[in-house]
Amino acid sequence: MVALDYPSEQEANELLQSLQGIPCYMKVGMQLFYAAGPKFVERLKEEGYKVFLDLKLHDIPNTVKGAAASISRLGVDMFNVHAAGGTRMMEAALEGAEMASAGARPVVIAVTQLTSTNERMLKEELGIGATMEETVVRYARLAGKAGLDGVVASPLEVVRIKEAMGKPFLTITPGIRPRHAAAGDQSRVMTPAEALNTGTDYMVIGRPITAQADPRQALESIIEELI
Ligand SMILES: O=C(O)c1cc(=O)[nH]c(=O)n1[C@@H]1O[C@H](COP(=O)(O)O)[C@@H](O)[C@H]1O
Repeated sequence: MVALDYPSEQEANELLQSLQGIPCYMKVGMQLFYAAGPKFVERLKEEGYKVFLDLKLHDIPNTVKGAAASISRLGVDMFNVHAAGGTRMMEAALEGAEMASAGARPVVIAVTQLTSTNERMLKEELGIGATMEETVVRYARLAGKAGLDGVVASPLEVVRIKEAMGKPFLTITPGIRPRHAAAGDQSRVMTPAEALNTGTDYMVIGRPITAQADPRQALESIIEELI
């Protein structure tokens, strides 16, 4: 999944152009969605892309239900909520998605702990006494209980999530960094090959592709590392 983290539709279009023909999901996050809006997402779908709309819903259940319905009407393939919103909120997201989808609803997943969060922040800032792995698995269980399809986590937690939830429960993993790439604001990272070994279902990759002089070549070399 390529993270289209751009300030405008025009820049996103350039990336789409350069990656033409390579089968991958396009992830539209807050930066691009707030600039280019629902129309851009609809256009991606019309052009045949698989779309993950990453807006990380986190609000009271009624509001999330409505937002999930609006998102589902755009025809996206996947969207996410924050597991920290609780089981009832996640159930509401699913209800909204089902209500608005004539046939198959989008895949609905929950963000566990952001991949920018480290153990120190978990303890000192968020006041959580459990380890990162325990916290992520706890959220995965809540998401599973609510009926969601999977979670967003770092690749470091995939094995534990699959042990706890079973193989079909999806893991979507950002925090992917090829060996010489800068970690930037990511804390919990693995290389693409390491992440593949964990059995993760989808990798989300942004700057190691989008911030490179030749994004197509960057993506192709990641794919080569995996096959
Ligand atoms: O939900 C997400 O996609 C997400 C969750 C998370 O915990 N960490 C995370 O990095 N992401 C997103 O994944 C992408 C990672 O981008 P890069 O760090 O540039 O590879 C960004 O678009 C983030 O918004």
